[in-house]
Amino acid sequence: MNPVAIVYVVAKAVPAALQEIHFKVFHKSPVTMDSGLSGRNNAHGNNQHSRSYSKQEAARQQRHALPIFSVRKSLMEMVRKSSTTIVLGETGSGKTTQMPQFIYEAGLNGDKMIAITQPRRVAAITVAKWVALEMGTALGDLVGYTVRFEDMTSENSQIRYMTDGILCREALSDRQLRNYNVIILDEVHERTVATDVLLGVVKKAQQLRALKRLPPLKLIIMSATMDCDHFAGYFFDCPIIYLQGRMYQVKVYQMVEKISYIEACLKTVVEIHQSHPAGDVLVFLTGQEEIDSTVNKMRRLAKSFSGDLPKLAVYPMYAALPQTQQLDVFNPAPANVRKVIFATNIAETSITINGIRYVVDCGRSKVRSYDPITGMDILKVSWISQAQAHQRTGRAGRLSDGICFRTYSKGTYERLEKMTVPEILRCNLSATILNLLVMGLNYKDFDFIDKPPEEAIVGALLELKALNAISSVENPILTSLGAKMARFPLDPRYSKMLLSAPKFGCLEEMLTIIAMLSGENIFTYSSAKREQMMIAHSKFFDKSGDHVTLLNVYNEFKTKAKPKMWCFDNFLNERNLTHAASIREQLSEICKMLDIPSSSCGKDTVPVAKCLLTGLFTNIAMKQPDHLYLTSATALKTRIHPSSAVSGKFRPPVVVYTELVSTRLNFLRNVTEIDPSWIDEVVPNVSHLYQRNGHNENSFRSFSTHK
Ligand SMILES: Nc1ncnc2c1ncn2[C@@H]1O[C@H](COP(=O)(O)OP(=O)(O)OP(=O)(O)O)[C@@H](O)[C@H]1O
Repeated sequence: MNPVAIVYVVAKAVPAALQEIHFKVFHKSPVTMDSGLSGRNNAHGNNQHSRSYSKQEAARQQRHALPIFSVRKSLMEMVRKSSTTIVLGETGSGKTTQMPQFIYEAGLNGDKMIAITQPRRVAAITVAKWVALEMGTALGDLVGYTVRFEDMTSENSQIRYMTDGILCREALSDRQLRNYNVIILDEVHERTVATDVLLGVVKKAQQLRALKRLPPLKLIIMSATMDCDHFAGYFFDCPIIYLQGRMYQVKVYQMVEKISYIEACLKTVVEIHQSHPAGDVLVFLTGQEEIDSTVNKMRRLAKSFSGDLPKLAVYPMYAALPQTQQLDVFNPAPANVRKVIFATNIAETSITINGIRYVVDCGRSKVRSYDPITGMDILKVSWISQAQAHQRTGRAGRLSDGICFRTYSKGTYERLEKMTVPEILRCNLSATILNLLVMGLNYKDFDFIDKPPEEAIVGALLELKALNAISSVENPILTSLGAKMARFPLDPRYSKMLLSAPKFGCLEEMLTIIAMLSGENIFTYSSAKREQMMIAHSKFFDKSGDHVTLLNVYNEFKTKAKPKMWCFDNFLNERNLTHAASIREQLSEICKMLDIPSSSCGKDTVPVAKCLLTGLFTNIAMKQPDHLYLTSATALKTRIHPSSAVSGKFRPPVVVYTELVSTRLNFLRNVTEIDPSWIDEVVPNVSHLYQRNGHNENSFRSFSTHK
């Protein structure tokens, strides 16, 4: 590969290290800057082992050098004065790590924990670890994190990093969020559905607490790239604090020539490695398959480099990787090794990866959007927003000066949307509406910062009615079944299956299947050892389909004394299986609390298939003479995913599927064979309630099977 074949122009140089920070306050008169906050001291600081002391000391010194540190007093004065504050600050200025510490040190949280939400698990975990180090406390003591199915906090905890989804769930049992006096919503520009719901929930909690004369709830809304006026307007014209200043300079280069973005990324990494000083590289690509194949190409290329160059250590990073592997990339590279990480947008916000000096941004990401008319999840590679491009740039320049190479032109950058389209405008809303109903809030009255489209709301209401979670679509009232469904941190269709399991005598099996579907993929893929991998996976295949296949893997996994080795030999992901076991335990606890009796159907797979139908009755597809599958509710032509236990020659006539995903083709993922006569038996009154796209109301019964 020719390293000089790629041409970039300098787009802009972000101002060099600012010793001084500009601190602008809108809507209020400017605040004088000051430093030297007196307040609480960390009583936990002295009990560390001496080995970690120097690391901790370095972290503390780094903290003092952050732009935000010198204005902490003025910042806290502003926060003290207003019930809601918006903080807009450059990436790396110290918002995520410092704001909760300042609040704690100033005592603004009283005797309650400070909640700080993140859109992604990996950010919540890694930032909590770093802040624990800065504060000289063990993780889970003064500082901890809570993500779905994992709580690393204790009764000592004062600062809790958490995913936005976790705080949403807390609001289900306490609308006033009385566990907290201060809540920080971080990275709000990502506009995940949970963040958007949280915005309405925390605003309501503030109002409820004022009405009941409870201690006020302080809110801080933060990002480096948000539409401040929109957010400020939503919070009654609250003040906006603009923190200008960053520790290090990041130069941005835009590519001039037009080549495919994957090729451009590879060439850029080669160029960096051959002609730029030491420093690790973070490359943003779009998805798992693309990353895996690019990692392989990069590893092959690395073998051809001259022996004088440092070695390259190449890592993938995406959500489906086991958490330990995701966290691996945070470790510093050994001396004379350059780390190159190929990541999805999982690495886009909040995180600091040790050693990253160069960012390569392909300008695209894979976006999942839900079509309420067809009920299909569409996964499409799309251009990112300018806000995302800015966040990606911000992953460099955190521990030293950096460079960001954008593999697209300046003109393309200028044509990108300014902000990311909120997820709530493009996702399935049934879990959201169910949760709002549990909080006693009707979607009609809910104060969405941006209201979702009507057809998405109607689609969700139809689904909830069909699941018997609400009384009617026109005037939705939560049924007792619906209230039970919301007790599980699951898609309502999955909770419905668990709640239906006693009827079919298969609760133990369904607990396993739902746990396996709720975690990350338990199968690992190896393009290099494809045949070996397929033989290993096929040992678990069940002729009924993928759900019982998952059950087989889990059951065998649980019998192994040395699961790590066994997983490795069988191309299975040990971390994800262990995680599934922990999810299963937690779901089982909820079942016990709801007095759902245990039951097992043993080797009989029919009860499992029938139970799947109670939640997935809209997801039925029938084989056509051309071997494609026609979906019942939407008449879409699809195919069973090639990784399925029943793909190829085992294709059954009629299947129930868990997911319909459109990439280049429409694929059914996780399918199980059913007998169409079971539909009337299991869900007799459902088809007339569920007509998407005006499709034939008797579509379930209109099957004729093709063997
Ligand atoms: N895990 C870590 N390892 C080393 N340094 C870290 C780590 N986490 C944070 N830092 C340091 O703290 C600085 C501030 O990080 P912080 O996440 O608070 O910034 P931020 O303003 O919230 O940025 P962003 O908007 O990108 O989330 C980083 O630039 C880095 O110097």
